[in-house]
Amino acid sequence: MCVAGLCRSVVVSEIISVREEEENSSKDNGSWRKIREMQGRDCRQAFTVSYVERGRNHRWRCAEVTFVCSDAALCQRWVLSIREQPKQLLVYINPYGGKKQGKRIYEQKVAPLFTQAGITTQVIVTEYANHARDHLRADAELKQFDGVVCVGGDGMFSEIIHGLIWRTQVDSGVNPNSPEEALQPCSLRIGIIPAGSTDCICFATVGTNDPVTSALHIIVGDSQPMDACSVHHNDTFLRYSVSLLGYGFFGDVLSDSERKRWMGPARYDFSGLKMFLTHHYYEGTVSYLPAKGIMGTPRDEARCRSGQHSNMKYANECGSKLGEDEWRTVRGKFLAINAASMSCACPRTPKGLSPAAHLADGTTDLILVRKCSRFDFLRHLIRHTSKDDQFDLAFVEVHRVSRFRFMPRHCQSDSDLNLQEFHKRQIFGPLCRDHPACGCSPHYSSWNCDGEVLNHTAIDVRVHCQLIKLFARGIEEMTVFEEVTNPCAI
Ligand SMILES: Nc1ncnc2c1ncn2[C@@H]1O[C@H](COP(=O)(O)OP(=O)(O)OP(=O)(O)O)[C@@H](O)[C@H]1O
Repeated sequence: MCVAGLCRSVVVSEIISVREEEENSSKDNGSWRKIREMQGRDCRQAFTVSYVERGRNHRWRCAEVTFVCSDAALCQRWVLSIREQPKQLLVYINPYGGKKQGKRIYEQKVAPLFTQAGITTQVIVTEYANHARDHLRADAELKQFDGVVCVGGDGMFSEIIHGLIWRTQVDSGVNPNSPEEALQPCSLRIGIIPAGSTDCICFATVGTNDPVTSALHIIVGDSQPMDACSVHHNDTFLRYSVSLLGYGFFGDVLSDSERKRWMGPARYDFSGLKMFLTHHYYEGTVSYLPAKGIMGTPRDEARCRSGQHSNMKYANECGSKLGEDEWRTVRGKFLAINAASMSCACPRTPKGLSPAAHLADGTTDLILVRKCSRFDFLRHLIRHTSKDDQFDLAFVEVHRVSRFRFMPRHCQSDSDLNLQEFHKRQIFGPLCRDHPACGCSPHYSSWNCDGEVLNHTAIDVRVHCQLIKLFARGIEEMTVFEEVTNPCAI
């Protein structure tokens, strides 16, 4: 197609909206008239396309181009086919996330783009914690919508996936409390407009925390599948996790920082330093099922990138029967037990906890940090911010797994303790229950599950391959930008 004699091109899948140009259109800035004058013909048709233009650091913005077409019927066909993207979205806004800017960000930066793209919305501003989760679980008329939008941070996103995954299971007759059930994938895509103090999921799937870029990914209808882990204690469902499950160091940092919310974001640094100095280790047994048939390992150089490994499904994934004899067991004293289902990269740790973890390959990277000196643990932590391999240390092991279980040492014979009860009892005297005579204090950590504290320590974690989908496309390589900004035919 030609614009004023020049050949221009736009990638169809990156078109935001289209409008027909009329001779007397108020929106016409004169360019169309100029085109017509240049062509010297009246029988031509034109339409203006808004499309995605790439900026620095994975940011997207809107740009416009007007196409001229000598054949009126062809022009109409283009306009109609581009408009074949009707979308109805259900939007949840957390007005208290981050700097309490969620509503403003949505109204000023996102809603005008949705209107321009012809998207209709039902907007719910949440009134209390778990409002969005409960609405999705029970009340939302999901059939009306093409997707759900989350305006908030990682906590709000977690609410959305809990509502959507649960509802999908109940609607399809799957028992979410059974750890043995293969879960039904959610058909609705989720868009994240970052408006929290932690927006790691958005960063890991889009490459930037920018509301306009996220809105454009929603409008062009991108789709990025993503794994989710179910976390059970015996036959009781606890939570779903899509990023980090951490026992020991990261569990302790979270539970300590929760008690210091008044400190604001500085609480993470404070609690991190405190827990590093405290240097608690925890005894227990980790058992895991190594992932089979996958490409790549947690130690390779491959990164999860748009259209490459991010969508790898491994050969014998979730649906197939899991062989009990293939479980491996590791007993010991650990400073940290982490499971990263994605790289967990964020602006603070651009490499992430497991740099080569993939978003949608049906696996999680299980990282075991054994008891070591403070100096060695510091070396391991510092390597997360340098080029050195954080797993290349004698006290660290990493396994790509499809399922794992953890049992803390002091409750291997019973049905595990409830941490809330444990912490209450601790106030009156921290006695080791299994060895009352030894007088030692059985240290229990708690699990950090995507930023929420779990109340149970003995857990069974199962990865569900591509259980959810996001309006995203993973992080694009820089070479992809260059290719895409070069013209290619519409
Ligand atoms: N209307 C509301 N009132 C109070 N809490 C809410 C409301 N809506 C959502 N929440 C809760 O607020 C929590 C934090 O929200 P969100 O993730 O959007 O922001 P954040 O600032 O990144 O969070 P965090 O404080 O965890 O860093 C979520 O766990 C969510 O359940």
